Amino acid sequence: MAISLGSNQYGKAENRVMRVYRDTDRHSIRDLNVSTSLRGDFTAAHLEGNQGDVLPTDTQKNTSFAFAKEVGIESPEAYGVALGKHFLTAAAKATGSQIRIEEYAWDRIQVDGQGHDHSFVRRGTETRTAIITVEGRDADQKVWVVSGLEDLIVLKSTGSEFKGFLKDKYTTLEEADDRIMATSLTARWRFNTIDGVNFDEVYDDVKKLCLAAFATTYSRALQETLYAMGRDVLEAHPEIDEIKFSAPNKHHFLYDLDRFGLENNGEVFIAADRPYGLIEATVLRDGAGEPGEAWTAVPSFI
Ligand SMILES: O=c1[nH]c(=O)c2[nH]c(=O)[nH]c2[nH]1
Repeated sequence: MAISLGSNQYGKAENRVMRVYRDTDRHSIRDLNVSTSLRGDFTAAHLEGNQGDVLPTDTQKNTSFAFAKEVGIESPEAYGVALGKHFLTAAAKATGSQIRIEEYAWDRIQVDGQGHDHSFVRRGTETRTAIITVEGRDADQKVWVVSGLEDLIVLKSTGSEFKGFLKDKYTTLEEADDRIMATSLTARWRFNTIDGVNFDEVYDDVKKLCLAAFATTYSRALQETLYAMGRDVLEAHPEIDEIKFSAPNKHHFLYDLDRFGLENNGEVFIAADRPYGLIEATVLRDGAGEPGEAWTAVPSFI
C-alpha cells in the first residue's frame, strides 16, 4: 500500500503581542493575538527528519514580536501583510503563509469626561452580577443584596511599579519602576439596605469609581490599587458596607528584542496567560453590619 504525505502546514499559534506607542505622554496600544503558519514543500521534515527547510515556529514567534517594533502595528492588516510576505522570503521552501490575527479593542478610561492618557478598558467584556439572599419571613425576614461585576478588563501602560518587595534565595523577579499593569477585575459589593436604592445607578457609579481609581492611582502594587478602588466606593456610597475584589495580575513581559538589534523601550510586550498573580482584598466600613448569609452563595474568595 502506497502512503504519501498530504497537505500540511506549521507555525506558531496565539502570540500575544502587545504594542505600546509611547512617543508622547498620551500612549496608545494595539493588542493582538497572532498566529502564523507556513505551507510548502516540507516533505523532508515529515519523511526524513530533516529540518533544513524548516523556519522554526520559535523564529516565527520572534518575528511576530520584532515586527511589532520594526514595522509597527498601524493596522492588523498592514502588519499581517508585512509578516506574511517576510516569511516567504525567509523560508525558501514556503509557497504560502497565513497570518491570523485577532485584535482586542481597548477604549480609554474616562476620568472627569476625558479619555485618560495611559489607562484603558477592554471594550464590552464585563458581566453584571447580583446575588440576593432571603432568610425567614414576616417581621424577621432579612434580605441581603450583593451586586457585582466580573471580567472588567483594564490596563495601564505606565504609572505602575513593583519594588522593595521581600526577597529570599528563590527570588528572581527584578524590581520594576515602570511596568504594564493589567487585570480582569471581579468585584462584589454588599448593601446594608435595599430601601430606596437605585441599583442601576449604583452599578454604573461603582464601575466608574473603580475605573477612575485604577486610572489615577499611581500604583505601587495591584494591592494598593484595589484598596483605592474600595475606599472610593465606600466613601461615595453609604448604602454599601463592604466590597470584595479578585484581580488576576495579567502579566505583560517586555519582549527581549536586543537579540535582534532592536531597542525595546517599553514598547513590545508578550501578554502572558498563566500563571498569574491573584490579588484579592476586602475593603469594609468601620462598624459594617453583619454579612449574615450574604456571602454564603458567593463562590471562592468572593
Ligand atoms: O502588584 C503586584 N503585587 C504582587 O504581590 C506581586 N507579586 C509579583 O510577583 N508581582 C506583583 N505585583
